[in-house]
This record gives sequence, C-alpha cells and structure tokens, in this order.
Amino acid sequence: MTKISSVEAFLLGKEIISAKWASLMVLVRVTTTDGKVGYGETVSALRAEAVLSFINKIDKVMKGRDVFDLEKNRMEWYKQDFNMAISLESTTAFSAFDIASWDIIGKEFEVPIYKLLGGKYRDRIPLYANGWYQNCVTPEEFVEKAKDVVRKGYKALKFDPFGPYFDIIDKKGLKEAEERVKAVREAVGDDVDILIEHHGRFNVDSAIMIAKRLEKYNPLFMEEPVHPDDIEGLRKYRENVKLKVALGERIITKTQALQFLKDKLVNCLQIDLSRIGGVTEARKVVGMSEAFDVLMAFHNAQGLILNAVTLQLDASIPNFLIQESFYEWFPSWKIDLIKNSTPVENGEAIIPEKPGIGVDINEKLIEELKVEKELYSYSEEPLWVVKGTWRSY
Ligand SMILES: O=C(O)[C@H](O)[C@@H](O)[C@H](O)[C@H](O)CO
Ligand SMILES: [Mg+2]
Repeated sequence: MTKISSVEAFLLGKEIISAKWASLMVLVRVTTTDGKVGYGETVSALRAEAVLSFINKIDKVMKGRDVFDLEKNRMEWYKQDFNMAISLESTTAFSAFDIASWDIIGKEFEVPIYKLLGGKYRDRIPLYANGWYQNCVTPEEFVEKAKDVVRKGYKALKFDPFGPYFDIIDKKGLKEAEERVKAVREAVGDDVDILIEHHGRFNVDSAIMIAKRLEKYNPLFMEEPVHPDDIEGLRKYRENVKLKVALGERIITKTQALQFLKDKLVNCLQIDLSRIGGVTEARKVVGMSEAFDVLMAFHNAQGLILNAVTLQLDASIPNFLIQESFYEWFPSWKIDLIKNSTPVENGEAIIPEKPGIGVDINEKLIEELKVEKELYSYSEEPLWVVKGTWRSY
C-alpha cells in the first residue's frame, strides 16, 4: 500500500499577462508516507479560493488511503461531498488530486503514464495556438500576430473575433467579426486551420447568423457557439449549421458529456482534465466519445502541469483531433516553475517521456510565487477574455 500522507494546495500567481484567468494557478501536491510526491494543477476564473478550500477537505478525506486506489478514492470523495456532480469547485479540486495520484503511480512504475493508458498511438501531437492575439482589435492587428504564429510553425490557430459582443450580435458586430476572420484566412492561406472561439456567449439566432457569415472561411470548428447550458439552442444550431461544433471545457462529469454525445450535439469534445475528474474520468469520456465517432481536442488553458498530463492522454488515444496549446504564450513564471517541459517543434508537441505525468516542479519557486488571494480586480473586460480584445474598432 502506498499511503497518502498529505494533499496540499498552493495558490501561485504573479503578473497578469495574456489573460487574467491564466495569471493564477492552484498547484496541488500529493505526498505519500514513503516520501513519493506527485503534482496536479487546476484553477477556474474567480474560483481559486473556493478550490483551495476544497483541496483542504480532500486532504482530510484522502489521508491514509492508497494512492493507487483511483476509483475507490473518487467514489469516497463523491460520497463525502455529495454535491460533486454539480459543483465545478469540487470536481476541479478532485481533478488536481487525481492528476497528482497518476503522477505518483507513473513514478512508481518508472514510466510516463501514457504507457499505462494504452501505450503510444502517435509520436507527435499536432497543436493549435491560443492566447496569441492579445490586444488585437483591428483585422491588421490580428493578421500581424497570426503571421507570427504561422512563422513559428503552427498549422492551426484559434481566436475569438467577436470583441465585446455578448448574447446578441448586430450588423456591425457581424461585419467586424467577418473582417477579422477574412483577413486572417487570407494572411495564413488555406493550409492553416482557423478555429472560431465564441466563448459560449451567444443566443442561438445570433450564433446561426455568425455561422452563415463565417462558413466561407472554412473554419475547422465553431467552439461553444451558444451559451453552455442552452441545449435547445444548440439543437437548433445543429439543424441550421453545417460547420462542426466543438465544446466541453465546462463539462464536469461524464454523464454531462454523454448528454451531448447521445443527442449528437458535438463533433469534437473539449473536456478539460482539470475539471472532468482528472485522467481517470477523462479516459472514460474518451471511450464514450470513440463509440459516438467524436474526436477529442482537450481544453488546455492553464499551466505546464496540465499541459504535460494532457499530452500523455493525447499520445495514447485513437480518437484525437488536435490539441489546444498556450505554450508560447504562458506567463514566464509558469514556464520557470517547471524544470523540464517538452518543447513545441513546428507546431507539434513532443510527448514527455519522464516517469509520471512527465514534468518536474522547481520546488524552490513555490514559496516565491505564493499569493494570498486572487489578484483580479473588476474591469469591464471579463476574466475569460484574451486580454485587450473586448473592444470594437
Ligand atoms: O478554449 C479556451 O481555451 C477557453 O475558452 C479560454 O479561452 C477561456 O477564456 C478560459 O479558459 C476561461 O477560464
Ligand atoms: Mg474555449
């Protein structure tokens, strides 16, 4: 038995860059009585402090339990918490614990965890860039930065061209969005994939108008076109729009994922390992998706711990489409916190081969980066926005 001795959480942060949500991290460390250490990470806009308090509760429940008992531990937390299936704070906290448990298990077997998840299905992980368009408002600004992304070797990039429009988009908003997308498409050419991020913020009729307008630019997918709980809206969208739909970053249980799958509301599922319940639950969603012919494109918008564990799953699954990456647009402290992250080469990630999830933490930096509370202050631009884009021109 490999007994858990503690589950600790650290709130880390520094300067705010690229996006406010990306400027914080809840780092989770699981330690065993024989001195093994594993790491996980999580955070969700505005919820870091709540997640921290959940980790402290998970610590009390998990102390003394076997780190290998992934399923039993999950059900124990579910039993204790009672509201896990309907609480983002609870599932994100548990997800980080699960990821750290897998890190320890991989280290125990001295293998990267993809070897425990089905082995290697691919050698390189094709990425799409996100976070690259800070302060882009005009088509020219998007074009300039999109060209940089392509110069770095990426074959796909995602962006939100809708500025400050929320819920309803009018003629001006549609025109602005189209000008941005058109300009980027012309600048990057037909061989680079463009992915359209809506951030789940439109009512269905606005979303349908957007799709009709942007269809000719051949986006790889339309992400979260309608509000995330608007299932009826999404059904109407599917009846009216031929483009592929991607969603899933706000799904917190496999049962929720099943709803989208069985009603054929999604082509590409974007669950986040740090929200769905870690590797253990993500693996089940991958299996269900495979049965429904749905491809995976995991949400990956936090730090390099989540990035590494997500790559482990990407490496091993058959039904993979593409991987989101903020790699070159992370705050530098998130990069410094990791000792040996695998690089991006020519728009592809290299699979980490180190035992566990594949990265080591620069523990000396934890003390330096600790913050007392969330660093955000209210502004008109919401937290989830890539910084400096919530403007018209
Ligand atoms: O697809 C994505 O990467 C997300 O939508 C991010 O862009 C969000 O803004 C962020 O995760 C909110 O917390
Ligand atoms: Mg998104």
